[in-house]
Amino acid sequence: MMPLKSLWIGTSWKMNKGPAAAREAAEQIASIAVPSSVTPFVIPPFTSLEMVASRLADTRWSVGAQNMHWEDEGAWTGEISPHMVRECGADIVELGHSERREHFGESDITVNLKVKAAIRYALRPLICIGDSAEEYEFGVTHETLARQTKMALHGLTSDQIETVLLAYEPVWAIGAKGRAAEPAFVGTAHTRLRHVLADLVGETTARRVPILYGGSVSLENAARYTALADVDGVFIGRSAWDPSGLAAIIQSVVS
Ligand SMILES: O=C(CO)[C@H](O)COP(=O)(O)O
Repeated sequence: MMPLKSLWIGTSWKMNKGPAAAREAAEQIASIAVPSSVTPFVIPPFTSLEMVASRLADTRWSVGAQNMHWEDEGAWTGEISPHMVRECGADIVELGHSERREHFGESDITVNLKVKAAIRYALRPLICIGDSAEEYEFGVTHETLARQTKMALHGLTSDQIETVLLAYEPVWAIGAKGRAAEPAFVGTAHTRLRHVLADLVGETTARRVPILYGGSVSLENAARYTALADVDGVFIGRSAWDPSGLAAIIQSVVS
């Protein structure tokens, strides 16, 4: 029998689940039976990060922060440093989500600064990239994804790039008003992204960088994405906020 493909499966709770709800969810997550081919992760909001990381510390779950600043410390009111993220027990940091790019001025340049800071602190950057509805309509999805990827990884060595997770999340596919992307379209986008990575670090290293898909992933469509050659996992929002939904999606992609 062919070994099962290795997959990263995880969710960001976005601005949901304060400490009480997060404690309950972390308990449920700890009891999910995760197949060995799956690397699971959860990304709570900051106020629940330390508690969730501590509850899941002796499990196979990775825990991430949804953002951070690139400086080590200083006069940056309202910001969270890489050291603080690390101190809370996180091992992943999500960077460049389209909601942060759209509403909070995140740019390709600040994403690059944050990726470098994450690597300094041995945090695994989960770099979100995605085309807007206009870019999709005008047929420049690939150009956008290539630019965002190259700028996020600018100045990094091959060894550093190997530690990164990339997530392709079309902006037009995200959230309640989003429409899930066609698997064939996602497959092409991921293969082209793999070529972008190969141009930067060569084919062997490019193969080692997991490229996840996100945007209206659900129990109905998750396995259609993970079956694609260059899709190494899914990054889920709404359908996985309830841990039972997350557990069901994990089972659906391995059965
Ligand atoms: O970041 C996402 C996954 O956590 C993404 O924005 C997708 O959200 P969804 O459309 O609610 O799955």
